[in-house]
Amino acid sequence: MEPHFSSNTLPPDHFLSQPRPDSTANATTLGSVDTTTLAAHDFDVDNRSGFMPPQEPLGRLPVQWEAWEAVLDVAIQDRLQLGEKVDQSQEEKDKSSHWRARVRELPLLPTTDLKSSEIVLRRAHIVLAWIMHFYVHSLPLDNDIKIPSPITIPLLQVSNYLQLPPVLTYSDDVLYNWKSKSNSTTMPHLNDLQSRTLFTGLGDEEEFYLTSVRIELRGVEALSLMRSTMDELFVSDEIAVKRITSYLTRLAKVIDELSNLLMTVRHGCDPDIFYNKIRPWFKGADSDRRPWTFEGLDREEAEGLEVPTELSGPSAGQSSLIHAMDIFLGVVEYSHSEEITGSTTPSSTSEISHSSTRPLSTSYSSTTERQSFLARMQLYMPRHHRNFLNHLRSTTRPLRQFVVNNTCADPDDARNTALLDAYNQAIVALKGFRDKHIILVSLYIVGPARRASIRTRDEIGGGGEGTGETSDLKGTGGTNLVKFLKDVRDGTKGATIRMT
Ligand code: HEM
Repeated sequence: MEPHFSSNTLPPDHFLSQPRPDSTANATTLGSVDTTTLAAHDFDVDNRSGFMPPQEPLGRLPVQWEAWEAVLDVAIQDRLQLGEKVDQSQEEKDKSSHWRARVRELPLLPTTDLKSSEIVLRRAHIVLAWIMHFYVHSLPLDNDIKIPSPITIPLLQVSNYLQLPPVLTYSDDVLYNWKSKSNSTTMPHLNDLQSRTLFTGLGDEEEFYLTSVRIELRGVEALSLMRSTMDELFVSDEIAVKRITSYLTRLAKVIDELSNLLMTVRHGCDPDIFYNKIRPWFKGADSDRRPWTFEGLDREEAEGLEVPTELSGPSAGQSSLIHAMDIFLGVVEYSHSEEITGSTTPSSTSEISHSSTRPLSTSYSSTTERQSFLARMQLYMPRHHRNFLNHLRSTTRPLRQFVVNNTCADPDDARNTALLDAYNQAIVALKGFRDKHIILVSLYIVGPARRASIRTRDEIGGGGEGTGETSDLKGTGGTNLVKFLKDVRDGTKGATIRMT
């Protein structure tokens, strides 16, 4: 989808005009030093592809790290099954346990050379995090979860370099997990995209990721409108009022289109397949009943490395696009206020244990109980995108204040009324996105969970656990999801401005 505003109107020092890190690198150019990540305005947001990279993400690590790629290939080719699958054949069980033995026997590969390239580091995070999720979730249910040191140590090192948590994130399964079907070298058309790595090999899983990809790409126009609005806010004259009104009217339409795109997931992703076969692979430590133990933390190579005390699985709640709109519209204080944490656990530290005696890190979650969902999810976003959100948040000319000031200054002026209407329309559109999102969550999680619970009740002969009750369902981000999503939706609605 083409953005509405041409990049050649941007000043050269504008953050969207900055070169992307490592844009010319490929697997063989590991020696190139990625200096752009040091640039103050580099938010890794592209004016053609937004939070997605405009070139196909690196598909394979350089040969030094081939052992990781090879082990991931085998997991995919062997179609490893979930450990919780009850009707696994002996052959499936054997394949799974041989694969895990192979992971345990991997050499401990050094990671220092990965640091010379951002895109190689990204690929390393993807490969190691996918291996870890295959490993953890293919384990039989009566096994303890112990992540072997050849995965623990490099994953922690790479995560440390990237300032990401050592777990699969939205960037690993959506933003950097695509390739062109036609081998196009430029940003491919929407219909030319496919996902690179899947847990199940099912089209349903691919459709789930590609729905987010489509939203990210359609969202490029929203980013352009936000940028143009912010430029006008600096001018703040009468023409600016008219232009901002027009941008906000268009933004509301783009958000409506994002809502429609959201619903297209139903065309290729079956809810029961999603719930029973795909979603369990995403689970992070904070929604797993068994604690995750990271082995090897007492080794010399692990010196200085820490495991965060909270590890959530990947969630589109980590999409910077949606939260950028919240922040830009000044809705975030309502939709993601500190009271709306989504947190269900009194202490997430009980979820992860360690084989060394080193104390737990406090860097990620000593304060997570009090943090909003957005603040927690930001830790799972690529660091440049996190900085982009901070940049939006720190603007000295917030849009909402501008709308309020103008309306209060002269409420009878038709231009100000139009501005207020356009602003409210954009918020109503965002609330509409969340309405549709709640419909999907009912369809893809609440419904299948209820059916699974009723099946359990029937199997155990009435009463007991399977009551069909779903009020305590958790999201992959560890949230008490139904209440949380409704709170966020109602908070969004509450941000509309009414003049009395
Ligand atoms: C079948 C499709 C989807 C399902 C089942 C689903 C499920 C969920 C769940 C359970 C949460 C609660 C937070 C958590 O614990 O993870 C959540 C949050 C969220 N999801 Fe989705 N999601 C879907 C698709 C999407 C897509 C395509 C997007 C946009 C790219 C999206 C954006 C969000 C956002 C922004 C949140 C944070 C809450 C908010 O700000 O409204 N979701 N999702």
